[in-house]
Amino acid sequence: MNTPQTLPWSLDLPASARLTLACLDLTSLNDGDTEADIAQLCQRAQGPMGSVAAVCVWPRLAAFARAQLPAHIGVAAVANFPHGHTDVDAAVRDTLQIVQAGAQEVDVVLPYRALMAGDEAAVTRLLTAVRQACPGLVLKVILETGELKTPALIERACQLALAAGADFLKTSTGKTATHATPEAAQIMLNAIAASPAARDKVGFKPSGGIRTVQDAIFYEALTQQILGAEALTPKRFRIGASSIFGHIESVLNPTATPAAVPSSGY
Ligand SMILES: O=C[C@H](O)COP(=O)(O)O
Repeated sequence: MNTPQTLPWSLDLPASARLTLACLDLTSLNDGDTEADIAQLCQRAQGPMGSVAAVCVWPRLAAFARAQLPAHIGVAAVANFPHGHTDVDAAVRDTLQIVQAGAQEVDVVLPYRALMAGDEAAVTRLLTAVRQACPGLVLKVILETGELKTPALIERACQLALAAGADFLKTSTGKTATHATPEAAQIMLNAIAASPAARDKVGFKPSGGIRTVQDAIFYEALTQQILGAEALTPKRFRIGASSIFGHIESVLNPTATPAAVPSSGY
């Protein structure tokens, strides 16, 4: 992966590791996840190196995660995940379960196949219903950019998500062949910057396949370049990752025994 060449970005690995940790949505979305797995995730989320921004789990484990964490660490849970179907009732059921769990954030998959088929109304219907079902929670819309493939479709997905009230645009579920890419990130960040209503408010969450601090640095640099340095806070920038924690730890505490970090299994 290439770091943007024009940036005055110093490659200070420990500083970037600390920023990445503070902006991390520490994720576990394995089908077989148990309370024991999530207890371990929540331990890691509040370790001696510092706290992550949020943990990201299945709706069925959101209440358990909330009970394991101090208030300053958010709980995010996924809706309409990972398939991105157009079933509004099912997506709203997921969302209400997340709200009732006391979670702070909903990561919903945009119905990307409907968008590819030209059915923008179905996309808007689902996203609007989910937005209405979780007032006051942070709403991240997952575009699944690796499936959308063309710049025009990715840009349109951004516009529909922003119009429906997204607080963050998120690249990927981590469950398809193509994860976050530099090209998709650039389109998404430009879409946020191009919208007067979004440019100082909406955040960006690259996710899927981000495994090292160097991977994260690329997205941090690109976000700084397009949205400005003020966007590099957990309010406007997250990294979604299931397996980066061990690398952050090895940068910040090189003498520690590496923790066994479960991957998403994909
Ligand atoms: O939402 C975040 C992704 O599911 C994490 O993907 P990953 O397992 O490739 O890190």
